[in-house]
Amino acid sequence: MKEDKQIYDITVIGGGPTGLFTAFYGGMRQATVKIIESLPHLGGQLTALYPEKYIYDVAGFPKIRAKELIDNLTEQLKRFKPTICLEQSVQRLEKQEDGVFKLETDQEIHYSKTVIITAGNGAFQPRKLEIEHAEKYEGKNLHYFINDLQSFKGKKVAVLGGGDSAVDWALMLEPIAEKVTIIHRRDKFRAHEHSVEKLKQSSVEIVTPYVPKDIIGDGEKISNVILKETKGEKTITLDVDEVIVNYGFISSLGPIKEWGLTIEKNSIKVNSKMETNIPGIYAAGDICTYDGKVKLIATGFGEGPIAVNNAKTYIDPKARVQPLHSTSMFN
Ligand SMILES: Cc1cc2nc3c(=O)[nH]c(=O)nc-3n(C[C@H](O)[C@H](O)[C@H](O)COP(=O)(O)OP(=O)(O)OC[C@H]3O[C@@H](n4cnc5c(N)ncnc54)[C@H](O)[C@@H]3O)c2cc1C
Repeated sequence: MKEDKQIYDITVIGGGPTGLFTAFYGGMRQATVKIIESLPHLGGQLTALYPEKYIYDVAGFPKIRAKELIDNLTEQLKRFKPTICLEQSVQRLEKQEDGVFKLETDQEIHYSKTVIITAGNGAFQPRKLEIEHAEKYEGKNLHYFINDLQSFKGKKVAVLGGGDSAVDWALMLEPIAEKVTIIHRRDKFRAHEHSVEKLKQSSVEIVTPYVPKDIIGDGEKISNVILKETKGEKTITLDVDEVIVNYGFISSLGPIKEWGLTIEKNSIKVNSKMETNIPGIYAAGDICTYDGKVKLIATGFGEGPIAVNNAKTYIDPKARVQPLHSTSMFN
């Protein structure tokens, strides 16, 4: 297993809005910061579940699209260049005898003086295609994420799903792929009206209401997807080069429950300093609970700095909890 021997001041588990602002704030307090996120992209619920929706209750923004808020937080974060580890889910967290925390993900070991957990509802994972043997095509021609649109050039692509991201991917691939087919179990798509309208005007083949029933392949590559009418018996055999599944995401606290933290109502209990029951581990955002807690982006943005300022005094008891104002830090 890979190991990053550098001991960071603060490791933030979860790259949602709270994690991003917490990491930025760690930079403000001159801490070395690392973010570990299980998805291949930052943004938490905002990018995974509602990137196109407008948010109306973030201070200073009368109205902002979820994905733009994440773009802004990422831009703000760049000032301090924290280490960002994507596609790694923290499985184990333990305090070593020397007081340093050891974090083990599915791929790498990390070390940190303090940890701030901003894990929302737990690690996001894509909802998988429930067809026998499908998993052996993952990383081959069955995709749950798209990193490089050009790799679909001239290919026959099947997109499974009926939400915003399925429709968006189908539209983005249309000018690149040889042919795009979108398959949804209902006649009505759950995507933005204007995107659905664009889809209907495009050359994308729409197959509804159908569900994938089986896949045919040689173990290396899926060559056909067998589609079945959702409520009927008709079947279609689709020739494919690539299959993209967009069934949304599921999240679960999973391993977090095993880290010795006090869990209440599926959340981590913290005090007014965002301290958990384990000294040196803090929690902020949707994952934490205390008397009067409300789960909003706005509250996470307040809790992150509280956690950071207290983590700073945990590392160095002479450090002030009350920070300098940002207005007096930069020109
Ligand atoms: C449809 C919808 C609309 C919403 N609208 C609003 C709104 O208008 N206003 C508002 O204030 N709030 C809204 N919310 C709630 C808001 O999205 C959440 O309060 C916010 O996302 C919480 O941010 P967070 O960073 O704490 O957690 P999240 O956004 O959940 O991010 C947590 C991240 O941590 C990662 N993670 C978890 N465990 C691990 C692990 N072990 N290892 C690595 N990574 C891990 C996850 O993959 C995830 O990316 C809405 C929510 C939904 C679903």
